[in-house]
Amino acid sequence: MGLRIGDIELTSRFFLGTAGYPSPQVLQEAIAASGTQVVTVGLKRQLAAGGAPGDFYAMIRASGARLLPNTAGCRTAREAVTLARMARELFDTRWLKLEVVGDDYTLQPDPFELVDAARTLVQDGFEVFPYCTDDLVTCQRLLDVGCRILMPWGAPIGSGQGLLNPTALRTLRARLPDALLVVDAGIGSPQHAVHAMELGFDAVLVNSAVSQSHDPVKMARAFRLAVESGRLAYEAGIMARQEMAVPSTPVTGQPFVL
Ligand SMILES: CC(=O)[C@@H](O)[C@H](O)COP(=O)(O)O
Repeated sequence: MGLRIGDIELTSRFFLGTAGYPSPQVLQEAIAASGTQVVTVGLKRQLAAGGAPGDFYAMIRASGARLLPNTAGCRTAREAVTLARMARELFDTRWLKLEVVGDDYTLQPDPFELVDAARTLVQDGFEVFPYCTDDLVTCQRLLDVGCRILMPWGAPIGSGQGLLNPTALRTLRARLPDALLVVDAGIGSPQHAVHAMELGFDAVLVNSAVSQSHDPVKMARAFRLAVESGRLAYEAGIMARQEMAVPSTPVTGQPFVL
């Protein structure tokens, strides 16, 4: 049931975003209720908010979760690399969620800048978690430059639309069996998280659906259960769909099939 990233073993497969909560107290309680061991924080936003990353870091440390700084708001590889190096100094971690947005309307990642930045940061010793689309070739290029974990979108950030292209996500899982794959962005409700986990994704990252709910603490718990449930179902092996009815209680034959 565990998830290994490098030499880190995680028991939770639910990564949580920290933006947009009603208060630090609610965020803290949501982290606890989610059972998450990985929380992401936008460094640009932290700095813009008056820059007290030390306080924020202390709060995360107290929760026991690992910090995954992200480069949300970056538009070029150069900008993202600069911010990543700042994040490493400030938060004392090699982990980085790499975001380089290419389109302001959809917040779609720019695949060219993303691969460029990922190459530089991997060479620099970072464990890069790139936020990408579900495009197979882009994902392959990210693996080629040394990423071990990929974070394809389910839908545009903050849209809550769920998994818009399950076929593409299924293809990623089938074609990249050794990569760690995390569905990131666009998940709107726990059923979307179950869907992602049942497809065999290794984890999900959710922010808006938790922080924007009426009760983020309760919603964090709902997602925790959903992620666990989807993973269990995947590991158990989901039955093949049948075109026609198949009697579940045959009138002849043995009571057990094995
Ligand atoms: C917080 C963060 O990293 C977001 O950029 C992330 O992609 C989450 O997206 P949602 O808010 O749609 O869950």
